Amino acid sequence: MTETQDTAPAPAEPPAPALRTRDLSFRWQPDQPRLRFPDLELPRGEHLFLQGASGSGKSTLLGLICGLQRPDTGQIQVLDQDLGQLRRGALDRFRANHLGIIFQQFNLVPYLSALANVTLPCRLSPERRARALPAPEPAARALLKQLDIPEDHWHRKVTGLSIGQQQRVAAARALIGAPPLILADEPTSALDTDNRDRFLDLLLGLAREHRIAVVFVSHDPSLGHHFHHHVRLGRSHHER
Ligand SMILES: Nc1ncnc2c1ncn2[C@@H]1O[C@H](COP(=O)(O)OP(=O)(O)OP(=O)(O)O)[C@@H](O)[C@H]1O
Repeated sequence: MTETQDTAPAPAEPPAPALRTRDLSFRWQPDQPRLRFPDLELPRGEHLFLQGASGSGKSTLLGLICGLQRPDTGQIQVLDQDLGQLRRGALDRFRANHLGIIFQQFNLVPYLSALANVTLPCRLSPERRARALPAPEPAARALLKQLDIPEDHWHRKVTGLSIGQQQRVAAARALIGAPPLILADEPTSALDTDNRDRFLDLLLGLAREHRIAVVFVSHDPSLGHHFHHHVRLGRSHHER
């Protein structure tokens, strides 16, 4: 006689958050204060505002999250992946597949057109290419249009665009292929208040549409109302 077993499936594990950090610290030079960072936990699809004075370590924290630097202590998990488990090449591939990055200088390729800059992540990442529907070029065109880049600018060298337009091209490049997490480092610092708010509405609206989590760094507290979560880095996080 066979015993009946309870065949009810185990409750599904909740999906890992977009980002989780624990006990992070980092020191650039032995004679510099150690930067200690508060723990972060950002659910998928939600938006975090990371604020702090100049020098408080905002850019350093983004550099750790995207794996450009390794932390001295602590853990960084992006989706299911502990970044500390990845060697350099695997880390580069993970970043290309899963992270959209908008840095202060936009890091656009100066000799490429706006359109070619936006499709670039799809050339570097098969996963981003597969998710850029129906194909990278039409997906890039749709994003440039949604981000208000006039169509006659799409084939111009990106350096021929205004700073605000270059910033929106950088946002389109971060959004293409819907990476689960976008990291944005003060991308609005060159803009006036109206244009900052407008840029954030566009960026976060598209991120919401594609269920992309965003970590956005700024020292301007007036932008905070756009976000679900707020974290402030302070001097108290610095230690010798
Ligand atoms: N490449 C580097 N080499 C050495 N020290 C660095 C480097 N980058 C940053 N630091 C130092 O680390 C500390 C934090 O700098 P970080 O740029 O992360 O701050 P931030 O909050 O982003 O500042 P800001 O708002 O001015 O961009 C500062 O004391 C800075 O001098």
